Amino acid sequence: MDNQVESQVNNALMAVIPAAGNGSRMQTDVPKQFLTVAGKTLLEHSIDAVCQDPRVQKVFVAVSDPDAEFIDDIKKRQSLPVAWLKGGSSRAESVLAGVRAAVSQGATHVLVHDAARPCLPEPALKRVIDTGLFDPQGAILAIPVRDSLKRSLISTESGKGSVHIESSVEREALWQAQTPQVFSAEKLQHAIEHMGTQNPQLTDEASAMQWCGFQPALITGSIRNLKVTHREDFDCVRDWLLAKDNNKENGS
Ligand SMILES: Nc1ccn([C@@H]2O[C@H](COP(=O)(O)OP(=O)(O)OP(=O)(O)O)[C@@H](O)[C@H]2O)c(=O)n1
Ligand SMILES: C[C@](O)(CO)[C@H](O)COP(=O)(O)O
Repeated sequence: MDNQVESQVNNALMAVIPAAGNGSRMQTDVPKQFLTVAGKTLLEHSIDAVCQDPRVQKVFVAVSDPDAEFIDDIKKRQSLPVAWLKGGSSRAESVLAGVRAAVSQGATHVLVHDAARPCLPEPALKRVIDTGLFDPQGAILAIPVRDSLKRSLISTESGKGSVHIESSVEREALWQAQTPQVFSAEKLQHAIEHMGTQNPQLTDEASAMQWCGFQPALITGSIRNLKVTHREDFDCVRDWLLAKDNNKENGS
């Protein structure tokens, strides 16, 4: 057995899905992860998405109230191995709750994925797991920046504040981070605890690992792995999920 295959055989990979946010930028009545498309909430689509890879043994979902009635409805529909936990006041706090639970159940590695990214394609998931289980620095999905980048300034020339270009920004080495992000479970737990869950620079798991000196691998993600942040993101994701559901029904 070569090293890569051997290390993957001895690993226990578990997923953590932070789903305790309130979606303030979307301004919907229910938090965005509980909006329904094709008979399932975005959260359920995200759970299904991470379970597309059989190496994921269990999923820990952090929500603001695991005992809420509408979570009970989701639990009843769920046939996958999912454990429900209480999330925290920041994304990092919710992730840490999940990572601690995964470590306590024997996870060697964790895969963290936003509930708000329900269209994760299976090949991208496989790519990040392949590297994340093998590379001691971990791995994240990301996409190289493809548009020209501008730094802005607020101009008051016209009497009222308007946004103008201050300068262009070199995009050559810039990538936009996505999830899943895959790391050694204990290293990630330690990194988040060390950096602090209320640290504003801790925007993703890679940031915590970087804080501890690691340089996680960048694995090409997908535009389809869009994070629902604003209403128009939801419109795209809804169309993609509906198209996927139609294809399934037509057997294509
Ligand atoms: N205290 C928090 C905050 C966020 N999240 C989760 O982290 C993911 C990515 O965060 P983001 O898109 O910023 O979600 P929200 O915080 O809900 O959105 P907003 O910033 O617009 O309020 C989401 O799945 C969200 O539910 C979480 O589990 N716990
Ligand atoms: C982790 C993340 O999805 C990487 O792009 C993102 O940073 C989470 O969203 P937020 O808006 O920064 O909370």
